[in-house]
Amino acid sequence: MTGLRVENLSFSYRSKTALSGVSFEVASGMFCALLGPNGAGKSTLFALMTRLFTSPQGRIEIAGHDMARSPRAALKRMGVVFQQPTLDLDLTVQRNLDYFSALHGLSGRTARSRIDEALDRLGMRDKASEIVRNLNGGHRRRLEIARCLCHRPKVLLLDEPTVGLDAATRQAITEHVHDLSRSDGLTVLWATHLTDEIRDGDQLLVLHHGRLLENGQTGELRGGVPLAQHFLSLTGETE
Ligand SMILES: Nc1ncnc2c1ncn2[C@@H]1O[C@H](COP(=O)(O)OP(=O)(O)OP(=O)(O)O)[C@@H](O)[C@H]1O
Repeated sequence: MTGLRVENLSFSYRSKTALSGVSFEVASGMFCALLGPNGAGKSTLFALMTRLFTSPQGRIEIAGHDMARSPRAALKRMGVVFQQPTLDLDLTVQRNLDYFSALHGLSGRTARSRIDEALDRLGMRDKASEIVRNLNGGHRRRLEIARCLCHRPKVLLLDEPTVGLDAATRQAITEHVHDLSRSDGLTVLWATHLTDEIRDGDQLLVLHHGRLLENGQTGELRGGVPLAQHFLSLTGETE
């Protein structure tokens, strides 16, 4: 089954083309890295996939639901971590999760058990009563990931979720989301410009100047060459 399908998607900001005829599929339960330098079009693709923007051209399907025809069904099956954090810093971890769960129509015992489960998944249960402002960057990112698991999505979209984090925290969070796709069968689309966040078994999409240059299994695409070097030879850009 397909977790994610994008067909012939294009988008322009007035005269500036940001995406041009992008098509790809991600199988259910696969971790897919979207690799591209600054300005490649990653955030534009995320804005279209989350319906912040719409495009008259192309088609997006989330866990079998067409975004244009059944947006509510598609969005319901999606969890999103945007590049800019969107937590309420003055509320506790628990209150942030309560609020988000309520937005998804979850309340009472169901919400409590889903929140506890999500906090456990991200190793954050002991932080539940802390004010978010007092958390470090890594814990804030974990909270954002926990938050988007509460409504049990099938597909996770993460737009450069490790920006601004130190190397150890970056590695831990990258590992954690790989685990989530393996253990929970979540389809993951992980946008990044950092090759060390990508494993050989991951599906790799290379986006450059709004066009998809490569789509395949990372290990096969890089063919024994370090991924950073492969990326450089493909795009002429360092990560
Ligand atoms: N609001 C806008 N108006 C005009 N051009 C824009 C706008 N937003 C993005 N662009 C342009 O569209 C192209 C794709 O930008 P986008 O932000 O999607 O890339 P990105 O891969 O997410 O880059 P970054 O990693 O820097 O966020 C770039 O050339 C960018 O300058």
